[in-house]
Amino acid sequence: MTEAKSSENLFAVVVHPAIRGEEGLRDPEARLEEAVGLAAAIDLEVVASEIAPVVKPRPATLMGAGKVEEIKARLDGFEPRPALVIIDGALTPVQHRNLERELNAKVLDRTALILEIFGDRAQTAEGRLQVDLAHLNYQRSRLVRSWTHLERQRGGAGFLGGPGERQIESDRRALDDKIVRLKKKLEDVRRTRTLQRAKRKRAPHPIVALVGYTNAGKSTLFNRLTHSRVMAEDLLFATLDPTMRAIDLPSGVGAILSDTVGFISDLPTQLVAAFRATLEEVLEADVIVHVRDIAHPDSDAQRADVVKVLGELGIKGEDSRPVIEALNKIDLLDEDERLDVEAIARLSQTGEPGTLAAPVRAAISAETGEGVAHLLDLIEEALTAEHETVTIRLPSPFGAARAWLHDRADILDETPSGEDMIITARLSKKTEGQFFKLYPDAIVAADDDLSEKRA
Ligand SMILES: Nc1nc2c(ncn2[C@@H]2O[C@H](COP(=O)(O)OP(=O)(O)OP(=O)(O)O)[C@@H](O)[C@H]2O)c(=O)[nH]1
Ligand SMILES: [Mg+2]
Repeated sequence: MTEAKSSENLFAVVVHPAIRGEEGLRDPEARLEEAVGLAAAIDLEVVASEIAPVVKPRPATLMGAGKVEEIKARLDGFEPRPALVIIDGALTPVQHRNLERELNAKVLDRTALILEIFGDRAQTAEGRLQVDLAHLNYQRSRLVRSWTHLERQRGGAGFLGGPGERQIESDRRALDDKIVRLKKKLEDVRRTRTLQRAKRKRAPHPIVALVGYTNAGKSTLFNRLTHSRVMAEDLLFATLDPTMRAIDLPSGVGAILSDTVGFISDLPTQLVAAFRATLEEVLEADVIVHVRDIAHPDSDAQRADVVKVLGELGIKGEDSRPVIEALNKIDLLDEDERLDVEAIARLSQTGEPGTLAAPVRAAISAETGEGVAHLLDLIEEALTAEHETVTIRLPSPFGAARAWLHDRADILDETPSGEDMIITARLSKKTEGQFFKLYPDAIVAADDDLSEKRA
């Protein structure tokens, strides 16, 4: 087989190393299935998949020699011989290199696989730059040639066999140069986006962010709520670039809904860093809706992963932002499970705003629409709790304070009162707090201040 041909061979074998003591909450079968899904997300043809129990990780090859032999024999049994082995775990550079040599196949570990998917999906300039940067950093940390979209762009020379030392040195220098250039470009793009964000923030509409594990149903819910058709598929990481649309809440108040990239367990650190900026949009949200696939066997572990990433982004348990969990896909549950989930949801609806640790929950099916109207009510409730209408008396000169409020709040009324200005505004409690700290001369106007004026 020629080298050019080998890069077209998209047959793959997927191995999930189940390391004793590291299984955590997860079901290895579900993990294997997820890994096969990840492989399918970049159009690999998975011909076989298996769980490899690992009692004690070996520094050289992670799995035991017997297991490696077995996988090799398995590869030999296929015609054509699969060119790729996916190891659904983290490999050290040494393990990576040794496995490629011993299996005589290209090996992708979980990080590399997710990087590949992101490379395929990224649409926006920023998304592409983030992925390229993550990829380069990963490559640099390995110093083995990896089968990357960058390499494919270069013409897809054969990926088997390691490069020579001198090649590595010059590759490393080339990588460093590229990394510097990319970082600079990314900064430029980010500056533009920060400006756009600042503009959007001035819009009085509150922002509702959908977050959740990949494939939980965020885009399906987004489409239902916004009557649009963003890509929603049974595909991991179908959405990569954030999308925003306007929605109307039950009372007619407008809001902006944003669909974001899905989370996954063991999200490569390079990618968490790369997508931080994108996910930071979530931090700007007034309400966070965490969409969960409640019919998934690993639903609880997935929740823990999402909560962890949100925590890393700075949304901690005590963060005041309301969190609502949409327990999605209830149509897939049997009668008993469904009653359980509905009871859990009812118990959480205490009238108090939810938090990351103790969210308000709603049982829904984004597919059939069941429960979605109620979810909207809860979103509206959370927004109302978060925002209030205040009437403020601004003593003269009020120019700066007034401009500040116009930038950040929804101004409902302005009435001059002698030298002063009385403003009625709708704003979040946080903004309100900031305002009174900045402008201590402003006072909350007595109710009759306004009526007197108007009379
Ligand atoms: N049965 C059922 N399937 C659903 C429901 N909601 C979503 N799905 C399916 O779940 C799959 C994933 O849905 P998406 O909306 O693409 O999920 P996502 O969270 O946006 O996924 P990523 O963009 O990959 O992070 C699709 O096949 C949907 O049709 C639901 O309520 N019930
Ligand atoms: Mg999506």
